[in-house]
Amino acid sequence: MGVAAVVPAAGSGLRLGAGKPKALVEVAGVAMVARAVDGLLASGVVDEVIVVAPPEHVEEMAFVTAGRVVPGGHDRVASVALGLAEVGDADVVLVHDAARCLCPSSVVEAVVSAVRAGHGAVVPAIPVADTVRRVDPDGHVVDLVDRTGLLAVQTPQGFDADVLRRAHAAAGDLRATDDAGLVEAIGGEVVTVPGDPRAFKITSELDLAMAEALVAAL
Ligand SMILES: Nc1ccn([C@@H]2O[C@H](COP(=O)(O)OP(=O)(O)OP(=O)(O)O)[C@@H](O)[C@H]2O)c(=O)n1
Ligand SMILES: C[C@](O)(CO)[C@H](O)COP(=O)(O)O
Repeated sequence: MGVAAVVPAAGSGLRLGAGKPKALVEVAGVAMVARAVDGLLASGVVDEVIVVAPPEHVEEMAFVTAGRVVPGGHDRVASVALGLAEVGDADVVLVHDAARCLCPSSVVEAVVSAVRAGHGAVVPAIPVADTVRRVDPDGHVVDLVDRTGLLAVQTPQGFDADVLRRAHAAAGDLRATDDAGLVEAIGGEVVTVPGDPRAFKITSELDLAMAEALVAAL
């Protein structure tokens, strides 16, 4: 019983282009993966953290984080599955991107509370701020997407452990962009709780600069 968190950190960070795995890139002197793990533990509602690292960087990640570190796979779904296989008897499992390393505790707590309230799959989400248009491959506008009811989904995503295991077992070749997508694919219900802008995903150099500024401002 308890809450386990799987932290996928095995990506290469091509878009950031730092010359090393993104999760090892420092934000104000602390590696993203360490910030992500510390944030989960600081919430007080997470008992165990399993970090999924690029296979050739397992030792380095184990050196910088408080979590147990295991080797990852060729994409995010594979990495989460490898982390999930290491989860013991926790009845709630969170999956949290190392790249969302400034996520506040309030979001972690809200996700765990919603799973504990009986929801099998819970995602934090925030309103979409921009107007959204669908375009064709040439960039010509096809239509205006009605923004009503559109939310941008973040992590940590929280799951009843059995639901997440069933979703991953059924995934096969399905490459959903998040774990809730795998739950939807098996017909599971996914609910949202309010996310937080600070849980943004560090993808580009500008995101990294914004993360540094945010840490300095806090
Ligand atoms: N094989 C992979 C690919 C991604 N991830 C993780 O999934 C999260 C979200 O992925 P993303 O932000 O896209 O990271 P990268 O794949 O590293 O970035 P890029 O696409 O720019 O290479 C990250 O914490 C990343 O480390 C993972 O664990 N295993
Ligand atoms: C899981 C995720 O962060 C939720 O928004 C997102 O889907 C990851 O996408 P990426 O393309 O693998 O970065």
